[in-house]
Amino acid sequence: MAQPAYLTGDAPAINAFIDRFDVFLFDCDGVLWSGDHVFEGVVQTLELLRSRGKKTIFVTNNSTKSRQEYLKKFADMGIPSDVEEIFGSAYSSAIYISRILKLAPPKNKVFVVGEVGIEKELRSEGVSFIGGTDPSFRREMTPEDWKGIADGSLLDPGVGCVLTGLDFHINYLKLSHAHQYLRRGAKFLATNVDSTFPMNHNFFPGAGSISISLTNMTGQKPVALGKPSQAMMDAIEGKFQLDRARTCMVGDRLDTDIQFGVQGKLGGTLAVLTGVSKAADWEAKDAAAVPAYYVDKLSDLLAAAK
Ligand SMILES: O=C(O)[C@H](O)[C@H](O)COP(=O)(O)O
Ligand SMILES: [Mg+2]
Repeated sequence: MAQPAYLTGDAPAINAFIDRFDVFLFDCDGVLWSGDHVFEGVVQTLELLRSRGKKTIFVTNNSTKSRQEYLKKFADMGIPSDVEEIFGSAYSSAIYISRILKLAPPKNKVFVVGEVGIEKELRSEGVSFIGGTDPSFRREMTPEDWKGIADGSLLDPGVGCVLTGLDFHINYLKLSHAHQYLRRGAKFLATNVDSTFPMNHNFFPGAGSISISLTNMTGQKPVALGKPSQAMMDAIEGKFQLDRARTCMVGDRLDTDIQFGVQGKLGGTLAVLTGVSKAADWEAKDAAAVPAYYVDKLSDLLAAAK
């Protein structure tokens, strides 16, 4: 496969790159920031693109925060934004469940293995759920749990779907409940299946390393609703009436961000080396996707302003 064009330090090429697109879809973790550390020059780069009339849309697989919570994070990071420009995998999943899956009583509840971001987006879509950040799940198994999970007396008969995401409070009790719901026929959905979570300039267990345990137990793979799922791309295209040829996806991960843009037949994809993927990853024969362009860091685009 053709190798990407390296733009860092090449101002004319960067200007031509920017002029090719009207809309930039930005991944967040590993592109804009690492945890709460916003990368140097990111704010200025977004300002430069916006000053040239470019639309910026933020598309994150991180389901620990709702769009409103991301709006606050953007503000705290000095990045002015609008909640309508933020597409998180929790939001994408809530829309899918409420408007496409349309769970019907008596099995219209979701068992959540994840954080408050999922809960808030499900709530805003009027989807009933249990689990998630419920403190009653943050404890050791008791003899009553072993018995009640096994015979079903502790399970909620209204659960028709298990939705997993990045869960910082994962434990044996939650996995035992989720496992039983799947054994009883609940649909298996995931906000995303990223294997690792880039944080503090290192890597931690990702959402996919939570859902993989249930896959190992059941043999079932979840329907993943974040990147690279094209359900998310279709939702974004519909909302913003995108011209895909004039849209570029910017990301740090080949098997989510870049694959999302390539499969979505966008006009281009830009990889940055401040997150998960490195050049060797797209040079490998089994690369998940190959970006059209790459830079060392997002702020390298500031060379265009000179
Ligand atoms: O494990 C995860 O959920 C992901 O690593 C993480 O949240 C990715 O977020 P993104 O890079 O899509 O902003
Ligand atoms: Mg990322």
